[in-house]
Amino acid sequence: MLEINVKKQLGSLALSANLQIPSNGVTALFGLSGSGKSSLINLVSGLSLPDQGYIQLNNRTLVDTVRKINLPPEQRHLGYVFQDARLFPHYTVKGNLAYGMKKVSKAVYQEIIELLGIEPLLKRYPLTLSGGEKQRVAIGRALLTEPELLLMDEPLAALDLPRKQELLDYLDRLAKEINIPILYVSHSLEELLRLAQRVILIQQGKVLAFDDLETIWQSPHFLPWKGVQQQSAVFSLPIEMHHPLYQMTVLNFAGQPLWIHEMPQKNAGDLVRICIYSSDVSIILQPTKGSSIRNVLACQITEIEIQAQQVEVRLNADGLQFGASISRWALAELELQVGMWVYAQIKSVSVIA
Ligand SMILES: Nc1ncnc2c1ncn2[C@@H]1O[C@H](COP(=O)(O)OP(=O)(O)OP(=O)(O)O)[C@@H](O)[C@H]1O
Repeated sequence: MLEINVKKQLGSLALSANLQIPSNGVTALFGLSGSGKSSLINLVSGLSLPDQGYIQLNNRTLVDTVRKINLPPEQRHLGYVFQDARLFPHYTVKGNLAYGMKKVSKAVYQEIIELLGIEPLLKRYPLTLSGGEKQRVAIGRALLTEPELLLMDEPLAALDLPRKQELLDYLDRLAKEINIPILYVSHSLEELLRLAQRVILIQQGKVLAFDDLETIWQSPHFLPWKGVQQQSAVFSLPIEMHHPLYQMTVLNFAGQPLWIHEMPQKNAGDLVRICIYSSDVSIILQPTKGSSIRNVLACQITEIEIQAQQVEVRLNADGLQFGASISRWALAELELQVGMWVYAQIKSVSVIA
């Protein structure tokens, strides 16, 4: 558990946070530029000192202004990956990895090298590496210090789009396979969706919300980030089974089947994160025969919001909430009302990971 209870004045920005973050998975610090994300992470790393408060990692005090404790960064057992890789130019990749490395077993070393795909780079110097390769080395170096927590401050921000995608794949694998919690600063929705289990939404130095990504995604605080035309719901759903003939996989959507393209690399019970856009959902009163749409879910209308261009209908299928964007004409013709049971036809499901 990472416990943060701090206050710090930064120019005109009053930063304050009171958070208990579980010691597993990826927790994203998300917010607009200048909202205080890096400043908060710098308090955790020890690069700056709170005016007031304390930070504890797994019951170890990193800083406490009352008890006058302030561990220097190197004693905090943290790995830090910045936007730029900050490798030593005069050391090879192997030399860079060795810097600050704990006596990790050969097996752990090999696992990290393989996970990040840096074996072929070991003899090269940073100058000869691409931005994405440098970042992979920087992440490897941080992991080899055997940190209790990995801090990543927009590790993809300095990369071009293809490199970003490439590194995102590595980070995704890393987040699933290593057992080190990650505090990840970002303002990219894509990175959030791919990597984060939970999100700290920060605005003007204050924590606006902190919850699972799926919950934050649905919260009103998050609406501005998604845009009116892009309303969507995110779910992590368990795999029920693969359909061998049609190369489809069925997920358990609160007891109802939800079909996606086949994910043979995953097993029954594994979670798959998906996104359903309201614009891909239509409403029918009875399940129809003779439709090519496979995903038809029974659900109840919980809210009808008439917007300028469309009507957003909120639906609930045994606790799982999502939306359908329909026209005013359809609303009138189907005589939809809050509380009615209907069927949601889902034209397409975006599979994230
Ligand atoms: N030492 C400082 N003195 C005065 N103001 C500071 C100091 N450090 C940060 N700030 C200000 O605090 C605000 C938050 O900065 P911070 O870098 O934490 O934001 P951020 O959310 O990480 O932004 P970005 O996404 O652009 O990196 C900014 O307005 C910044 O100028």
